[in-house]
Amino acid sequence: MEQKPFIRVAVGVIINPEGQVLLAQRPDGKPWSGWWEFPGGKIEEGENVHQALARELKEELDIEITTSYPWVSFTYDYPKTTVELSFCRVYDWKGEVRGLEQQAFAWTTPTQANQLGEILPASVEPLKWLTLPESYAISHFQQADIQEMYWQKFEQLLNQGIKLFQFREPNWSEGVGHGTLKALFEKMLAKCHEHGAKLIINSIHPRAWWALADGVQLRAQDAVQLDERPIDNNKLMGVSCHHLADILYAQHLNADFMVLGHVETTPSHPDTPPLGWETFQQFAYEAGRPVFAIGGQSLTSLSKAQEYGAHGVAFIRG
Ligand SMILES: Nc1nc2c([nH]c(=O)n2[C@H]2C[C@H](O)[C@@H](COP(=O)(O)OP(=O)(O)OP(=O)(O)O)O2)c(=O)[nH]1
Ligand SMILES: [Mg+2]
Repeated sequence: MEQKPFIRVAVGVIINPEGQVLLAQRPDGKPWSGWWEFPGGKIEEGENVHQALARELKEELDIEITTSYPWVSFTYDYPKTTVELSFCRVYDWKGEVRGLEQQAFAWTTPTQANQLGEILPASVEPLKWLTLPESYAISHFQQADIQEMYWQKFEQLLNQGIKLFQFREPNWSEGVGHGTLKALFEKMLAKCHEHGAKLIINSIHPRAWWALADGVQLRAQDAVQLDERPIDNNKLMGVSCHHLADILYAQHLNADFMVLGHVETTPSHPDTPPLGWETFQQFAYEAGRPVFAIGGQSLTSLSKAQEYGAHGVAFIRG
C-alpha cells in the first residue's frame, strides 16, 4: 500500500491586543483553496518550528516575528496527507500585515471565526481551545470555620477578571460530600455565573454534583477508572496529570485540557520532586491540546509558562 505523505507544518496563532486572531483564506491553486486557516506552512529541511514560522509569516504576510510561543501540537489525518501541526502563539511582530499571496485575511474572535467561511478541519478545535481562559484558579476554602478568607480572595480574583475556577476542597472538615460543602459550591457557582466565569468541579466531590458545574476536573486516579468522557461535550473536562501515562489516558478520554505538574516546588506537595520546566515542555508537547502548568504558578508566571508550551497557569495560592 502506498504511504501518505507526512508533512510537518508551523502554524501561527497571531493574537492582537484586542484578543482577535488572524485567519487567512487559502489562495487559488493550492489544495483546500478558499478554506480559512491560520497563517503558516511547511517546515523545510533544517528548520525548527519557530524558524519555519518566521519565514512563512514573512512570505505570506510580510511581517517579522522574533518570538513565538509553542502552544499545541498534534497530528491530523487528511485523506491524502498526514500533517503534524505545531501551533505557536505570536503576540508581537514588526510591519503591517499584507496578503502577499493575493489571499484574503481577517482579524476575528475565535468564536466568530466560523462566520468567515469554512475552516480547515484540523484548525476547528484549536479555535475552540483559544476561548479557554489562561488563568485557572483553584478554590481553597479549606474548612467551614475559615471559609470567609477564601471568599474574599475569590471575589478579588473575579474582579481581576479571572474567568475559570475549580472547586476543590479535599480537606473540608465534614467531608467532601457534605451538604455544607454543596451549599458553598452552589453559592460559588452562582457568583461565577454572575461574572461570566466558569466553575469546574474536582472529581473528588460526588459525581451527582458534576452535572451542576460547568465541567469536571478529573484527578488522574479517577480518570483511569473511566472508560469514556463522563460529562456532556458542551461542558469542559480537564484531567490532572503528573506522568506521561496520565496524559495518554486523558487523550483517550478526549479531555479538553490537562493540568500538568507540579512544575515547581509547592507547599501542597512538599514530598514529591517537581517536574521542572524541561520535562513539563516535553510532556505538554505530547498532550495535543491545551495544558495548564501547576505548581508554584501565579498570574505573574504566565509568560514563563507559555515559553515552555503551557496554554496557561493553574494555581491554588497564586
Ligand atoms: N497554514 C496552515 N496549515 C494548516 C492549518 N490547518 C491545517 O490542517 N493545515 C494543513 C493544510 C496543509 O496540508 C498544510 C499546510 O501546507 P501549505 O500548503 O499551506 O504549506 P505552505 O504554506 O508551505 O504552502 P506551499 O508553499 O507548499 O504551497 O497544513 C492551518 O490552520 N494553517
Ligand atoms: Mg501556508
